[in-house]
Amino acid sequence: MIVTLTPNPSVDHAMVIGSLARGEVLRASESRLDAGGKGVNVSRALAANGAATLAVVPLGGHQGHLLADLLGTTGVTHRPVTLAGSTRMNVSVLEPDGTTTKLNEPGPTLSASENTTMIQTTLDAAEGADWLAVCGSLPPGATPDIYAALRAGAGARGVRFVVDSSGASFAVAVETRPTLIKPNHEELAELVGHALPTLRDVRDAARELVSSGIEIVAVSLGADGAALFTADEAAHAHASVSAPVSTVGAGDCMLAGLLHGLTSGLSIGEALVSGVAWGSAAVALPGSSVPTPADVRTVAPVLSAELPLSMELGH
Ligand SMILES: Nc1ncnc2c1ncn2[C@@H]1O[C@H](COP(=O)(O)OP(=O)(O)OP(=O)(O)O)[C@@H](O)[C@H]1O
Ligand SMILES: O=P(O)(O)OC[C@@]1(O)O[C@H](CO)[C@@H](O)[C@@H]1O
Repeated sequence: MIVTLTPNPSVDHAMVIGSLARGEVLRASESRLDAGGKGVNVSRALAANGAATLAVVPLGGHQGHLLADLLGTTGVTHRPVTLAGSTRMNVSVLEPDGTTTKLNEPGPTLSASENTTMIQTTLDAAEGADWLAVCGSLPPGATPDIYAALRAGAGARGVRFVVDSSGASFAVAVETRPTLIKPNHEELAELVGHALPTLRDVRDAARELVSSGIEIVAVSLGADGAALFTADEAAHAHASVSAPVSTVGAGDCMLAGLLHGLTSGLSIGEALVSGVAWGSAAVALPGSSVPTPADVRTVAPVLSAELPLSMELGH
């Protein structure tokens, strides 16, 4: 069982336009609403592939009701935390060449008691789970010390702890020494404070974090695939997608595929391949759609025989 907490979930509104132009009225050719937020997406991907998952989701206002309705169509079992404030709506603008521009609202301001309820609801839900994954940004009012409380609670329950976030709160979360973190290329560079132009630089940065006490550092690398590092192992995998449609949620699907692989007894390399398969399959889908097993079968991820350390990243 993989339990997710999305401290700041969203209704994701995706629109397809011809090309983004500032100051213009742009008419969308397609539009869709999805249940969103990084942890929600992880649970959606797991549920779509038949894996046991439970999503803890703070919800408030009319958009919170809308998010609950959208969640109801995904097959994800979710446990709500009722908020006074309103759940946010995030907008994705998709262009035909696959370029995705996101406009993310800050989200509701949580009170101290709502923070406490969110933490306790999450730890209750995590009883007996294999993993607790806390994914995405923190809403106003949610202080980064929730990570220490969740890390301690997960540890006391024998539950492995995953964090996928960004910015200052991610740096605080990393200090709690999660079992696994999943930064993307830019987020890893931000964590270590310098650019990481090649896979060798990514490896060295990841090893720094592993040696500080994080068991698994998985780094998603966009079109360059993903890499995974532990104290004893390192792996890289990649899959080509001929026509990328939307990258929204690709990292969440990659994390979901990785965790599913790890809970299914796969090796580190096989679990990484599973993550890349789910992440790359997601990129071929609209909005923040998550891949089904049939979608996953359309991609052919390759595990690199050895780390392509000289690979230049982010082109
Ligand atoms: N253009 C692409 N072609 C093939 N695979 C891709 C592409 N972009 C992303 N992927 C796949 O999706 C995974 C996650 O992508 P990325 O590194 O962009 O994550 P992310 O920035 O966390 O995404 P998000 O935050 O939007 O969920 C990659 O590891 C890769 O497997
Ligand atoms: O504001 P955050 O929490 O960093 O990111 C939120 C978000 O952009 O992440 C998901 C894609 O990964 C979307 O479903 C959602 O809109």
